[in-house]
Amino acid sequence: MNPDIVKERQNATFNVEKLTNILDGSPEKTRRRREIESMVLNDPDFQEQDPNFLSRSERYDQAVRKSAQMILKLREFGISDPDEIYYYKNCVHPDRPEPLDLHLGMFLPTLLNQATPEQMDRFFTPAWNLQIIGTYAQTEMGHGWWRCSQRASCSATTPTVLPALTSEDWRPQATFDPATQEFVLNSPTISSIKWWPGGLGKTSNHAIVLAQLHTQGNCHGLHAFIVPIRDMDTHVPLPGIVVGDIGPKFGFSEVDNGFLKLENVRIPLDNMLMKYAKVEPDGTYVKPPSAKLTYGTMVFIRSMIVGQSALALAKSCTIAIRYSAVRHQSELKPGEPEPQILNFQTQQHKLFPVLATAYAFTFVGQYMKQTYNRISGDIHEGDYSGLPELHALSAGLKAFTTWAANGAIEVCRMSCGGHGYSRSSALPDIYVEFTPTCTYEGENTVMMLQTARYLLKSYSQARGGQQLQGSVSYLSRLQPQPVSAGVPPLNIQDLASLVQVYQLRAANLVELAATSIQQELQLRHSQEDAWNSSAIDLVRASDAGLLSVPQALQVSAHIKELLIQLRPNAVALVDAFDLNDKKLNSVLGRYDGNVYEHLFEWARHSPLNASEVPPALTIIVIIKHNQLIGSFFPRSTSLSTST
Ligand SMILES: CCCCCCCCCC/C=C\CCCCCCC/C=C/C(=O)SCCNC(=O)CCNC(=O)[C@H](O)C(C)(C)COP(=O)(O)OP(=O)(O)OC[C@H]1O[C@@H](n2cnc3c(N)ncnc32)[C@H](O)[C@@H]1OP(=O)(O)O
Ligand SMILES: Cc1cc2nc3c(=O)[nH]c(=O)nc-3n(C[C@H](O)[C@H](O)[C@H](O)COP(=O)(O)OP(=O)(O)OC[C@H]3O[C@@H](n4cnc5c(N)ncnc54)[C@H](O)[C@@H]3O)c2cc1C
Repeated sequence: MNPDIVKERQNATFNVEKLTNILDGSPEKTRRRREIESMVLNDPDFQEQDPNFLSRSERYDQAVRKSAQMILKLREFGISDPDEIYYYKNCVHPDRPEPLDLHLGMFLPTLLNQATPEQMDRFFTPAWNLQIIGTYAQTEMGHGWWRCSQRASCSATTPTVLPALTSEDWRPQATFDPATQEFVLNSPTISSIKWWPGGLGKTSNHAIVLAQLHTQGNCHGLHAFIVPIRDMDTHVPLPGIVVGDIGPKFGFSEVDNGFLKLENVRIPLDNMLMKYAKVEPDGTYVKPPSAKLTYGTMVFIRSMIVGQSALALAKSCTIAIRYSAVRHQSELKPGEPEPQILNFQTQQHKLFPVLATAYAFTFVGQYMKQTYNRISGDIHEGDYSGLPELHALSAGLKAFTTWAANGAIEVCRMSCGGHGYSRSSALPDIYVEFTPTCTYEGENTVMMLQTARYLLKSYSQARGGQQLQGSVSYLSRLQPQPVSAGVPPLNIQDLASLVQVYQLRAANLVELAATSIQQELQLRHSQEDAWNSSAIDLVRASDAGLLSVPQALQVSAHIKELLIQLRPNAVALVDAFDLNDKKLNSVLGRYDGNVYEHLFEWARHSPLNASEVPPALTIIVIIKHNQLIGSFFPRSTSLSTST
């Protein structure tokens, strides 16, 4: 054990195990989490080659092998609780998305939320047993999201055939054919090819495809269909299915994100997910109780992503803070030993806010999950009243936490200097695997605008005298203040006072956005143009701080004081996240702090070190010996060598 890190732990002023229990929810939950962890980390079937030294195809193959083992073991150990599955999976594939993510995270939950009992028997049971492997295909090459109601090509009441449509307006279509009791699915244009779904490229044999439903000559907007894409025995693509991998990406190397072109693919009537919307055998369309229920799986994953932001931050600051405790640089005072870099105020100022955010997001993630479970329980009982708030909260928190975490991971990486740039630190991988959360499940700006839409509606209800409940109740309580009213009083030591200032700022920003829309409406006369011209204010309204210059200076001084108070407990606070070394997989973030010897050891495994003279270098050796010069270069430009 590195002596610096030993001293850090001796200096801590609280019981780390108790804090771990609080983060987990209870001592029993900590015990069970560790039990699952050791099932995976001590299981030889999950041993792997360091993916840093593998090609993409090798990484995919290794991940598929581990995922298959994972499903067998989950069955063997009878693990079926979604939280436990999620935890087990995260130990099997630490930090890395894998080919079955979409199957577990979106295909199964969409069936649970939108399938009829008959469809549950036909699809969910085989999918649970991994006979059916599914993905969720919404995004297309030309469109990540749809606004059906505003497009001439699709509206619940619009006839299918419309004049003045360009081919680019067309999206994947599912047209009901009553003669055969089938839907005919087509991707009419290049831009309508499904693009991005995880596990689609090679792994899945089924996809939930989001397509426009056409029946009896009318288009009814986006609906979900279960489409078999590969033969269940041979895994070969079925007729009419053009499917494959979209190629290498920034990260996600283990995942076969794919494309899917549908060419007159026929599926039975009862392959449309019909828990809510229905098509009768004669083609009659039965509306769902709420059209928004189609988007339910996205709300589930967005809620989950809030917790993933916390985990990515916990990992990043564990690595950076432990490393900063063992790394020494630059004499502070001449003649004295070099200090731990964690003693530099600037280093603390980089890392301690990340640490605080990791804690805050952990609790926000738990709150989001509880809210999701509560409201989705109501929805299952037929009460849809909480859906707008759940959508606004999950979309806004997904965007806010992923943006914040994305920036903070990079702060942690840079705070480790050069070694942070090495893949041995794990920080580059954490970044590339985390950063697409800002884009997928709804691009963050689009998500902030969804939240702003809810805030503005709530604002106008509050101004109309309604007493609002839940997360927007502050809009009823607080009267937005004009700038001339000055800044509110603030006690920066008092949490309640800080919350009140945040709420006031939020209320002011919502009012600012509403005023902007009103002004723009007078200028532009169209609600949509006014909305777009106020979009910057709207996004700000979803991301609410209202301080005077002296108050800001007071906050700054207080932060410096807090850095000093936090310093003795920094290592203990990251230890409390209880991230096992094998899961963390970072040379810099090792629990024992023995960084340098393991860094050297890790580098020696680089494939470039497999031979002292890599084969490609023989050409240089030959050139050096002047044997090729005559044939490679004209005499006049021949190299001068000393040999
Ligand atoms: C037993 C089961 C076992 C389970 C085991 C669990 C184990 C877990 C393992 C987990 C494993 C892995 C983790 C998962 C990893 C996931 C990887 C994710 C990969 C990525 C996938 C994707 O990206 S999928 C594609 C996602 N795409 C999007 O998100 C598109 C974003 N666009 C939108 O959301 C658009 O807004 C939308 C298309 C929804 C609507 O646009 P539009 O038609 O323009 O609508 P608006 O006019 O703006 O709004 C209309 C009204 O609808 C309301 N609304 C919009 N969205 C929603 C919603 N989601 N919910 C509720 N309401 C919504 C909106 O507010 C408007 O309402 P109003 O009243 O009219 O104001
Ligand atoms: C790693 C990864 C995995 C994915 N997995 C899946 C999957 O499994 N299944 C699936 O269906 N999809 C998947 N996706 C696709 C993902 O859901 C989309 O990329 C995402 O929804 C964003 O859509 P887009 O790419 O069309 O971006 P665009 O919507 O084209 O966004 C581009 C820019 O335009 C801006 N913009 C767009 N609309 C508006 C607006 N109304 N107002 C203001 N600004 C706007 C955005 O803010 C952004 O800056 C995945 C993507 C990635 C990167």
